Amino acid sequence: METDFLSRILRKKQEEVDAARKRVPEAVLRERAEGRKDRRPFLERLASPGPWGVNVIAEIKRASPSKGPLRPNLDPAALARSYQRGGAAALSVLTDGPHFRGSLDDLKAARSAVGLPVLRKDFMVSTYQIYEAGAWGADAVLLIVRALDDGFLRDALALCRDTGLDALVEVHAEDELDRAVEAGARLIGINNRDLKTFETNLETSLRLARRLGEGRIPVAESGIRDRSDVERLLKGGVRNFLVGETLVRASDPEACLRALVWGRRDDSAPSEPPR
Ligand SMILES: O=P(O)(O)OC[C@@H](O)[C@@H](O)c1c[nH]c2ccccc12
Repeated sequence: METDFLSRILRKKQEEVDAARKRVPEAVLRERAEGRKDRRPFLERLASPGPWGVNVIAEIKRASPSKGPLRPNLDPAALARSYQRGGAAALSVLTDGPHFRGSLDDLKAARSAVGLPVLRKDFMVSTYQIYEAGAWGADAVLLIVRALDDGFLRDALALCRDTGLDALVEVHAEDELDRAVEAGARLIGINNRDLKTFETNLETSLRLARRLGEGRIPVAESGIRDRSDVERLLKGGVRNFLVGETLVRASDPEACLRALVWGRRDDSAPSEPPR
């Protein structure tokens, strides 16, 4: 039972991919993905703590399966600009339609509006989606360990390398973390959300981050509500944070982000630090 929700999504995703293949062949996407010259460094950005010691990957998410719609009339370009002004290190854009009401058009609109690197957040089950991500302008993709077997995880990571995409490899438990590391993942997303109960617990990030070896970069994902959550995770050595709902629901996402990144809402400090 435990992977029920996820396996339902994955089945649907496979159907979606099969249908998409009929419209646009994989070879066309591959050529487009491999021909890109506008890549923005995602992993590299997160590998250094940045000017404030906190990197936030700010997420654009219209709805979630557990909460329903999160922000009426969400405008991905406008929200991306607010995130950039608020000091985001990168963007994450949900492109899953059936459960999150997102699309590749959202990704394209958000990325065109800013200069930040962009993660395609979706349920990747096929090489097709990786080429598709590249073709639509993503700089990185999410790979969920629980959703993939070791063979595909390795293949997907190799394909990302060849295509010039970074990979955020998501785990929720020790065995998944070990599999991610074994497959060669560098950027490890630690999801605080339990997909069985939808509950979040920051302890998951703290616990799994301690297990990471040299050269692996942790990203705490989900359930980060305020600056005190950020500070708690910073004490555990985590400097990268993927934040969705808190920002998407905020009446002023820019100020909300600034408060997460450097503890104050006002803009008396420049949102772009001097370099
Ligand atoms: O909205 P939150 O609790 O800040 O979470 C953001 C992000 O971590 C979450 O959207 C997420 C993490 N892993 C995923 C996999 C698929 C879809 C969504 C997700």
